[in-house]
Amino acid sequence: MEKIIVSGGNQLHGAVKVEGAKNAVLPVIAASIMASEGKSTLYQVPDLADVDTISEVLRYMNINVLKSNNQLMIDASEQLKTETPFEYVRKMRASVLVLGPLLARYGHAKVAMPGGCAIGSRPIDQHLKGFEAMGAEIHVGNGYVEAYVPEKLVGARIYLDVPSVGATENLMMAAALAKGTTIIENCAREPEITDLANYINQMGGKIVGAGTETIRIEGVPSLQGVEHTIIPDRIEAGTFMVAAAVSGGDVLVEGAIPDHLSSLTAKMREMGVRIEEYENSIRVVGNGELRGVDIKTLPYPGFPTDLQSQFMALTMVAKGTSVITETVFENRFMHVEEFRRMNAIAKIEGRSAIIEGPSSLQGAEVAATDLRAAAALIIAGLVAEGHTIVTELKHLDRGYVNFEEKLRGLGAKIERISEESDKIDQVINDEIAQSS
Ligand SMILES: CC(=O)N[C@H]1[C@@H](OP(=O)(O)OP(=O)(O)OC[C@H]2O[C@@H](n3ccc(=O)[nH]c3=O)[C@H](O)[C@@H]2O)O[C@H](CO)[C@@H](O)[C@@H]1O
Ligand SMILES: C=C(OP(=O)(O)O)C(=O)O
Repeated sequence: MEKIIVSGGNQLHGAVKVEGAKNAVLPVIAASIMASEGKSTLYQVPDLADVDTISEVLRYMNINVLKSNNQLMIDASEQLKTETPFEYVRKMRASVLVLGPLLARYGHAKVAMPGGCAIGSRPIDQHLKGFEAMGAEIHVGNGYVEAYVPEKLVGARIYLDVPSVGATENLMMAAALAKGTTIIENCAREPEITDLANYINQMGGKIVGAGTETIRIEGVPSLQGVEHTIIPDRIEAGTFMVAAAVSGGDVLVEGAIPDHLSSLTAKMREMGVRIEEYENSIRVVGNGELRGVDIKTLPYPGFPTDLQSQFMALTMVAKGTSVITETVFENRFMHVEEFRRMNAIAKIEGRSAIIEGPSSLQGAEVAATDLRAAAALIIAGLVAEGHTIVTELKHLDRGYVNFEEKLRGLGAKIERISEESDKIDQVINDEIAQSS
């Protein structure tokens, strides 16, 4: 089992480059299923386990997917299978995003039902409600959801009860090839939705309003493969911004779009962090004493739930009380117990975590409970006294490319090891020898 060992005490300095966004590339790959003619070529594709998983899903369906460096070539012009087995959905919930494209192109899709996960129950009722409104019959049973429409999906007016990112994407894709006009109201406004709409429009689709609360889609008869560059990963960028501030360092996060991170930037400035925004980069200078703040996670443009645990690490080094309220997922506080193992003063009250800072963090062996918690624990390890050992790295590898290499490039003392404790001892002893 692999582990990461972080030795606390080094400030981060230098520049780090962000990858293409995981949460943009996954729906874009799913949308490529709809290209019945031509090949799609995607650029700035992050080399992540989740990209490999969704590529496998497409290959299972008889789609040719070729990966080379940061490019993905997708050819979906053959006759496709319209089913996805459980093993793929279990690894990655975003596999449900193939439902909309398959239903739109073939009038049939069968996908394993995603279960709950470490951050909440994550139902897909809003996706299914929308497909039904477009004329699909839905059957849920034996762990699968099957959607069927005798002829073509028909455009409809759909109001989402929650502005779900996945439901907005799935329904936008289904509507792209439906007959007539679909209007999705109370939809999600995340930048990844806009990236997906731009991609579908390049393919020949007709979508307006992406990035607002109402999206209007005129269905077209077919879509073609095109070239598309994935937007930068705002969550990866935000993770490095927080890491820089926690360590008290000075880091230029290159390739980030400042507008996509305005809620994080505002909160970090409120804490006393110096942030300079440029056209395609953000400089973070963690100078002096930081003040505790309150945040509430919300759909975009509110504070992202995917930065909540990393931000919690920052509040642990700030002076005073911080209240972090999670409103997007009902159970995204599993990392609080792990932070407490590192000597953080933190408790959960209902949907809020209350952090008393500054904590004198201590290294400990901690388990990553989800993808962002993995990054958050590593960030806390940057300032903890001694060595922090982070396990369950499968979560980290779903969403971060070369995380420890990038941190090491900024001056962190961090190693990934694949063996058990003797190697850990060796890493620790080497460091002691170097520092004495
Ligand atoms: C691959 C991807 O892009 N993942 C992101 C996406 O996940 P995902 O698309 O799964 O998240 P949603 O926006 O759908 O979920 C938001 C909330 O809506 C609820 N809900 C959702 C759908 C539904 O049919 N019914 C329902 O009740 C969920 O349980 C959750 O409480 O957006 C989340 C919220 O920003 C991010 O944390 C994830 O990183
Ligand atoms: C929760 C996340 O992703 P997913 O929806 O793929 O689980 C995330 O990126 O933090």
